[in-house]
Amino acid sequence: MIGVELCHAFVEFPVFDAKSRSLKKRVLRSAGGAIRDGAKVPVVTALQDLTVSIAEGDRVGLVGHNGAGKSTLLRLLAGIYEPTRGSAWRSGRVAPVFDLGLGLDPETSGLENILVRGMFLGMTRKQMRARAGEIAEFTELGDYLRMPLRTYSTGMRVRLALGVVTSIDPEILVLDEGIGAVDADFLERARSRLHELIARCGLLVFASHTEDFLLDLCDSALWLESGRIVQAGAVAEVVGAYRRRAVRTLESDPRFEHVRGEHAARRSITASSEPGTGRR
Ligand SMILES: Nc1ncnc2c1ncn2[C@@H]1O[C@H](COP(=O)(O)OP(=O)(O)OP(=O)(O)O)[C@@H](O)[C@H]1O
Repeated sequence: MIGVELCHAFVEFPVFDAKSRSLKKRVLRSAGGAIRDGAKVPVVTALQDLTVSIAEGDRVGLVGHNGAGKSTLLRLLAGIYEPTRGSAWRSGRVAPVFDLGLGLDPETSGLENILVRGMFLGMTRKQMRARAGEIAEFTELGDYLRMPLRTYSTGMRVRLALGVVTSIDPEILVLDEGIGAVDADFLERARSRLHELIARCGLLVFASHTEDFLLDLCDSALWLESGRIVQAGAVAEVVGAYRRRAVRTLESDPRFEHVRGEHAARRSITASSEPGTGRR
């Protein structure tokens, strides 16, 4: 059985180099997590008391502003972090995709990198050998695949990495938003591979700031704020509520005054350039 469960799980980071009072305050101001009061060493509580159960077939999106705890939760679910309090249970082979290019070696060829990156994501060398031809075709890198990776452009590396990532057979697929940062044209080509990957994985947890992606790839979602879940449910419902809250914050928070000014200026430019709506 494939699944992941958290029971009253916390993830806390002691910040050992933030000893001085002023530095403690700075940490307190900048972090999205909470700082434990009275501790000798400041402790950032990135996740607080989370109880979550994700079962086979689930496709879960994570939303929340910067520092809300999405990446920490992905790492906890993947087993990269253990809870500092509470417990975590998982069953299934995890493929954590936090950074598309992670583990690529600039000195070896594209073909060798295909094998190694795939093994890094839990595949065997034999499985990757069997898939190398199909991946090579998808990347359209031709003879370049025999050249060292350091001779590739950024876009060529992304093609290679995306080709490998979308070829694996994960039981638990943990995706960070990096995948959404890929060049739009190529991503459009990769979209069907991405759908196939998600269809054959046991369960998916995907953190993203891109609404479109979340709606496309996920069925349900969790909204995190300061390391806690504020809403869980169907993806459209949670993403919609999160967007409405973000718009309200933008409209009322004095810190976003400049953004409102820019929006107003843009609106008046659009209005005056539209036929019939400009000045008479
Ligand atoms: N290694 C660490 N040491 C100390 N604090 C950390 C560490 N990793 C994360 N944090 C803190 O934990 C909180 C949650 O961070 P996390 O990276 O999970 O947020 P996020 O929702 O993924 O943010 P973003 O959308 O910006 O990627 C933040 O306050 C962050 O400063």
